[in-house]
Amino acid sequence: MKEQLKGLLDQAQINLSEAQIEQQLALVGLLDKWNKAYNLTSVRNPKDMLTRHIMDSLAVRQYLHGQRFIDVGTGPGLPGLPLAIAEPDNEFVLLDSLGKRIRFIRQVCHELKLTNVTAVQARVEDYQDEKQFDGVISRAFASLNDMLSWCEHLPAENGRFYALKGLYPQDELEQLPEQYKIESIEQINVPGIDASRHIVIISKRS
Ligand SMILES: C[S@@+](CC[C@H](N)C(=O)[O-])C[C@H]1O[C@@H](n2cnc3c(N)ncnc32)[C@H](O)[C@@H]1O
Repeated sequence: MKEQLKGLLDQAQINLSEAQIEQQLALVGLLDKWNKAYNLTSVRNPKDMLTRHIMDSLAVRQYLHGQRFIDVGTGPGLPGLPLAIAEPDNEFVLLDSLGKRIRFIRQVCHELKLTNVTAVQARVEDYQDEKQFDGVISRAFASLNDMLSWCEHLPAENGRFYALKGLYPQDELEQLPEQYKIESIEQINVPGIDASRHIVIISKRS
């Protein structure tokens, strides 16, 4: 699996240290182990987890600006955990309403000694943090409209929303509330994934 991951990272031109590669592989091992009891992901095969979870999450990395991020509806820590491993100097809050997913993330942080992750069990609409975020990230969480309305209190003044989507979300973009503007929409190529992937980056109009 290590050689496969290294090949995928090379194709995507993503640089990780040897220790970070080991941590990503350990994350896949823990996902596989806990999946049996906790039903964390419908992806059952560890090799598919490399592409559909690790590589898909890391594809966001090059677009992030800032130091402090929240991954809302993170599930078992996706994309937040692969990003936190790749960016140890940045801070990540990983939030989900389901306790078993948050317990899994805490176990991963303990086993991989990740000190830049805080796992929070809450509904995002109710969550208050004393510091605001440079970025609000989500994958497979909600429509753009719902994400913006549930998370509007979270970003700092110049903060951004990063929504990972499959197909180009034309309908959702047409319904974007006026106070928001699209910074960019990028098509992402994730090695090993054939399906269409996009990242939508949104900010609040000043
Ligand atoms: C389809 S899963 C996606 C998980 C992960 N982001 C991924 O890409 O694999 C959506 C997650 O959002 C969480 N969720 C849904 N509504 C939420 C809310 N209002 N606040 C916090 N988490 C929520 C669910 O518990 C679930 O874990």
